[in-house]
Amino acid sequence: MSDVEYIKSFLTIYQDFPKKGVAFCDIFPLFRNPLAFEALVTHFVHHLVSDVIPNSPDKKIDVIVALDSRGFLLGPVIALRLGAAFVPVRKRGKLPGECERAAFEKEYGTDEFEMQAGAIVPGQTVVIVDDIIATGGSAAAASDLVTKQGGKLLKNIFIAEVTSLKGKDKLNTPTYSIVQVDG
Ligand SMILES: O=P(O)(O)OC[C@H]1O[C@H](OP(=O)(O)OP(=O)(O)O)[C@H](O)[C@@H]1O
Ligand SMILES: Nc1ncnc2[nH]cnc12
Repeated sequence: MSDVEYIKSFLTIYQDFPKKGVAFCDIFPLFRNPLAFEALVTHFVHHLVSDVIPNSPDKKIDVIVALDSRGFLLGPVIALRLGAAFVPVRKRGKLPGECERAAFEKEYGTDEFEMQAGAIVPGQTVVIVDDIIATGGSAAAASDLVTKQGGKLLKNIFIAEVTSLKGKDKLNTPTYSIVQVDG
């Protein structure tokens, strides 16, 4: 079994959760199994080291940005492996001090994201990580926040992509998902 098939075997689809019509992709079984979690993180790091860092201007990634809340299961672990900074994008009202803000629509609602002003130094290279890309609204808003701070966004990476929702089309930066699921 390839590592992609192995990772995919832990994802579970729940029909009509949290709303009718949504095929919800549950990532938590991956985190219950330490070998699966290790395979997941190693797969991401290998992708970044072989496909993203060689094409980065300074041959490095400065910042990993992850999205509230399931992205936080991945962002700090990947950042630590790469020796990069970790910066959170949080739902509105959770971060202290001056923040940049971006509103967005997602598969089952609307929301607002924030990032602390100055969290990214202009010119730093950035990768955004999250568990799922569905409509792409969350990742597009996070991309706006990175760009507002002067970050150079290299790639968006996800465990899984709900292909029928075409979220990648909302993003101006290359996107990688390990697994593709039908919505
Ligand atoms: O591509 P989109 O349509 O924007 O949807 C994807 C986003 O939705 C989920 O987060 P959610 O807002 O449900 O929050 P959670 O991570 O706290 O569960 C998921 O973790 C992504 O961040
Ligand atoms: N289909 C889906 N599965 C899991 N998380 C999601 N977030 C938005 N859409 C989702």
